[in-house]
Amino acid sequence: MTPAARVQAAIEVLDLVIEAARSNGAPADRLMAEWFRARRWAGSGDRRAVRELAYRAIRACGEIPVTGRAAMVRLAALDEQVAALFDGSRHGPAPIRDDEPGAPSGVAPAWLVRRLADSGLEDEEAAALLDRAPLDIRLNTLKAGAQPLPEGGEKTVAANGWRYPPETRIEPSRAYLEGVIEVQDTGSQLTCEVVGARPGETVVDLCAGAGGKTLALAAAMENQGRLIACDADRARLSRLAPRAERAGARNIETILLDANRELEALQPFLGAADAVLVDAPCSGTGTWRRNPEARWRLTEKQLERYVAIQSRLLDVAAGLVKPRGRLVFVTCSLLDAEGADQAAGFLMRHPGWEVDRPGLPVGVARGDGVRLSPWRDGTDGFFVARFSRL
Ligand SMILES: C[S@@+](CC[C@H](N)C(=O)[O-])C[C@H]1O[C@@H](n2cnc3c(N)ncnc32)[C@H](O)[C@@H]1O
Repeated sequence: MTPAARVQAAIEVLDLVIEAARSNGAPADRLMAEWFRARRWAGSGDRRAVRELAYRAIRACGEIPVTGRAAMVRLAALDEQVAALFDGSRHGPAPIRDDEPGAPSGVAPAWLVRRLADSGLEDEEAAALLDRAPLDIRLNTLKAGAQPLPEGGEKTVAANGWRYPPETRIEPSRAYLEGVIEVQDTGSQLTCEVVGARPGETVVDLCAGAGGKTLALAAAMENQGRLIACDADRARLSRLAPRAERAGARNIETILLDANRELEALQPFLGAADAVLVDAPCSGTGTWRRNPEARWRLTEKQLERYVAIQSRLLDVAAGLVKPRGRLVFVTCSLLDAEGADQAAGFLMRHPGWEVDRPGLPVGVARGDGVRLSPWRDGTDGFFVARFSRL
């Protein structure tokens, strides 16, 4: 593909991403993979270049653009080399008209920018939500030593964390294939450390998804004790077993929950858990580095729904913890509504609990918890609070 044809291809991909963002369709990554699957003639250099252009254009537009072309025109206003490729050449985009507007720039849609500012984020901190994320891995201590770590990593502040440049391809390494390492953001690893799971304990991971954090908890428990991984999404939870197998994690039991009736399946664990992790569904404002188009999808209504489900899941979790046990609340969001306010609401509703603020090597105190951010801490954005039952 010529450089101009790559720009035109990125515009077409962006049209799909924009349409999907409007209709709650597939994520950008998947759309791009599908687009290239139908164009096998495109080489790996083309794929990389088109992806890169598309993601740069997504990051450049705060509000959802009208078209892919409007998004690329915005990028062209910031990058002369991209602008020069609007040259009308065969397979390339038509020249930019003098009166042609680019999509609005900015960090996110206006309402979200306001909410971030109200949550205490400075401008640079908000802008850094769109930086490119490095590749972080967690050394799986259940298999440590079985294979050497891929070269080029630097130790992070997480106990078993290593960081690689963003473009590193870790998947073909033997260490990855044999479950010696897991891809996991440093912030995510730290939130697992906050749970303080120990061998022999009973630990519930209430929103386990495909088990990213469950596997870290299993390693901390050295495969001893009971680790109950729950989720209301059958497809996600079903991806946990093969991952656990690869990681050598053998103390995990899975429970599929009925959303809104979670406690029905959790009766045996009422008041029985040493620790419960609530890695709650959230807006994901802390993960825009990986899914920058997610900020075009979020609406105020959806945010309200997340907030409501988070409080409900915290109440469910509280019923599972034994006296002196721990409840850890995590969201990958920097909005107070999904962080400090949620923690404060929990303490109001549950007087028999006290705050046990985690002492982390990074992050800053926010309300009753700790907040991690890409700008300050080089991690995905997270809020984490720990409560202890009296
Ligand atoms: C932030 S994700 C969890 C990510 C996962 N812990 C990890 O580390 O990979 C939130 C999860 O909550 C789940 N969820 C949503 N509603 C739920 C409910 N009512 N009960 C339990 N899980 C729920 C979603 O299916 C999703 O997998």
